[in-house]
Amino acid sequence: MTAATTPLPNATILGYPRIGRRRELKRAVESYWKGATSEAELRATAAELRTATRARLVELGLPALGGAVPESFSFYDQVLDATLALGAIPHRFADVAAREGASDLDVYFALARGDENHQPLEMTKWFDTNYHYSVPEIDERTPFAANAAALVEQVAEARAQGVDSRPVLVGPVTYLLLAKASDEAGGGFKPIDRLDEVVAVYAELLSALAAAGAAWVQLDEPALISDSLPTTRDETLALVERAYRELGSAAERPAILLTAPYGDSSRVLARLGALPAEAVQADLVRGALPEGSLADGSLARAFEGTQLVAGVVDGRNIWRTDLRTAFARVEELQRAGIAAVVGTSNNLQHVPHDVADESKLDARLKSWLAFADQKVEQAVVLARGLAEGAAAIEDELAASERVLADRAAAPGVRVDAIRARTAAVGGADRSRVSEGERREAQRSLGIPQLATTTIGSFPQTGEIRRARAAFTRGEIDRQAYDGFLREEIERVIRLQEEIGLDILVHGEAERNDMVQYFAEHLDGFAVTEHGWVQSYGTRATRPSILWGDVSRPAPITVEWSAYAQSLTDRIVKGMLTGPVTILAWSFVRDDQPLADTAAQVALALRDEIDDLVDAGIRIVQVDEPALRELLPLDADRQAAYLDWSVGAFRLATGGASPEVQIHTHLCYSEFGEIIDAVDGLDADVTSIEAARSRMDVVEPLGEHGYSRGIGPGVYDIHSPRVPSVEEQAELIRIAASRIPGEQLWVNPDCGLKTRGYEETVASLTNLVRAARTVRESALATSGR
Ligand SMILES: CN1c2c(nc(N)[nH]c2=O)NC[C@@H]1CNc1ccc(C(=O)N[C@@H](CCC(=O)N[C@@H](CCC(=O)N[C@@H](CCC(=O)O)C(=O)O)C(=O)O)C(=O)O)cc1
Ligand SMILES: N[C@@H](CCS)C(=O)O
Ligand SMILES: [Zn+2]
Repeated sequence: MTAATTPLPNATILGYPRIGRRRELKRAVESYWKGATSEAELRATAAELRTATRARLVELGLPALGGAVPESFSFYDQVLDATLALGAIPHRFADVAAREGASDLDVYFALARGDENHQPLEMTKWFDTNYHYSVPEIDERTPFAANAAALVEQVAEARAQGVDSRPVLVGPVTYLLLAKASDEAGGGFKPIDRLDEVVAVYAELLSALAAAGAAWVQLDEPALISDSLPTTRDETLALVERAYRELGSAAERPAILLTAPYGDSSRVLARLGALPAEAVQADLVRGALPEGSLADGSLARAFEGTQLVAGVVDGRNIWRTDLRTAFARVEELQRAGIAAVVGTSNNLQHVPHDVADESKLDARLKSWLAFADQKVEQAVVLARGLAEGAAAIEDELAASERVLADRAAAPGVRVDAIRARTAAVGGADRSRVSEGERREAQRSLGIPQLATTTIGSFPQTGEIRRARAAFTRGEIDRQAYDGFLREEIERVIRLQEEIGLDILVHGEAERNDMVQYFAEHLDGFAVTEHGWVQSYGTRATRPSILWGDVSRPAPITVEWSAYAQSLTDRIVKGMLTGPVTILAWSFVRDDQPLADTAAQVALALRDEIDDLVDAGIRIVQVDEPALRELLPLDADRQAAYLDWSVGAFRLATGGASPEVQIHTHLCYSEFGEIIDAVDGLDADVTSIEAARSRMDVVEPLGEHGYSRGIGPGVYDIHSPRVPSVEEQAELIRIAASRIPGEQLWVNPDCGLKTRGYEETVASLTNLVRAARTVRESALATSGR
């Protein structure tokens, strides 16, 4: 083998945001999709972004040589990149790949987005983050053939820039464990069955990278830390050992950095150290070192000849690192005789670019924050300490302590009145009267069987976003913006009446985002101007910063919901984002348990529900799409999480009187494994994503004896495709065969904000007809 003899320098990061400081990649890719720019122009923009990233990392102090600069660019998604690198194009896309003149990029985007003849690859959550990847589809016949072109091009581009970069790839075990068996797979087939073949292709990719001059390659294996995969952790470790022994023995390859981000690898770390990888990374923010392994020398023995990248800089949040504590941890490794490298806990793709871009954030708050660039600087400081001794970085260590002390003492971080209120919360605050009593009380709402409704948002048109942007820039005043929103609400109400929906919504036009909007109206939060983080593909969000004790200075949604209700005789649902989702999609303070923060948010929402009800709103939906996302990957920590998260939802909704119907909405994830928790939310009605899985989720609910209202989605809102009446009716029938009809609601999978009006109106019209068709046929069969 030709593994580099140059060790990793003593600081590195696992990856850097790739969307561009001003979301340049989004604009470039979307413009290419529209046909406004050519592939060559798109590729040129991508190359510029990569070049700027490398230059920035070198400027921030990551050494150019030694492969410290990760090459973690992606046009859309890193798992999709691996699919292309492996040539694992699902058969159903073979015609796209064979199309004359089709480029790799055409195939890539066809897999990501689908087209008129192809459903896109499914998208799902990447571990416990708010990032979504394109799920590979593998079966016995899926072709595998190394396609190193994109990786090699980037290595060459970096070398031309004078930078030795380290290509970053999802590792073979994680790739296959995150894949699903394609619809064509035989019964019992599992993608991981093809590990040996896939490892052989990785070996070819590594050989191509070595030939291109890459000294290092990074292979990410977060599967190692997860209990939410098809294999047990012991099985995953055995698979990783098998794969890396094979890769390690490859004739021509770069040195390998094997990473285990997003959780605790303490149970497996010593075994990883013994593998033929030249460096192994451990997430030491979420995880620990194996107990006693420094004192007894076992870790040092396992890591003899292997560098340990200590992930002490948190890549999941935006708080400045406690440098003194972090330094003590890496120094301890060094003292134990381990070749320690300072690293991040994970790829920095989950944090925004640079705090310096934020001109409107309060200066004091800003001094507490570290986005990607600041995290790099912090890793570099710690590395300098390792190289030159603690005294060399004493100024930085002392400054870090001052930041932490300032944060702890700042006004708003701890507010006595808020703390007194959460301290007084008792079990009764989390309980409503029995479900049966509520059902009786809610009869007055006059809700029909198979009631039709939507999940809340209507299309966020360019016009709405432009009006908001104009308001933010001060080009139109509050009165003009509010007037615009009222017109929008009225239009949406009339539209729903015309379509014939039973329970209406106001459409959420006032919301830039379902979390950020609430953060903007709650004390204890700050929002950013440019703090974009990729959510999937070209879509991003600006997670809010929850820095202090949370309270609600004034009603938030009441004006909009009450206005919508004033326009119609039908019931309008109030629409709130739940406490768990608000935390999941924000950067949350790390100085107290999430449970305590969640209770504060819950009480603010509880007050909002009170005000909505006082204003005449009779149904309130509290969305918790992220309930499953925050479920710890570590099985040992799941029960405690479910306890506080369900408790927070119940605290938010527990003050609603029996005749008020509480809905919740869940999407983006498999909820099967947390059905008890969904039941525990004690919502009267739950809408849940189900169309793409053809109502699979309803089966466990039926088996579970779920007795509440349930609205399994019958319209997949992820694509512009218009589902026919018959198609939706069929899904309603499937649901009705598993759950009693009186419990069933008819709704789309999720909100319609990313859809256009044309397909929305057509699809909802079909949805209402489908519900009618099934109602009528049920009446006919029952002879009523
Ligand atoms: C439901 N999901 C959400 C998640 N996390 C959230 N925090 N919020 C969510 O809704 N996680 C799981 C899923 C992920 N799904 C999505 C779906 C769609 C998007 C998306 O479309 N994002 C938009 C940005 C949305 C936004 O914040 N808009 C703002 C700012 C708009 C903007 O860019 N303005 C322009 C000017 C406008 C113009 O002139 O046209 C500008 O500032 O330059 C708003 O509406 O005000 C995206 O474009 O990526 C994300 C996650
Ligand atoms: N009420 C929100 C839920 C999204 S998960 C919407 O309709 O967009
Ligand atoms: Zn949803």
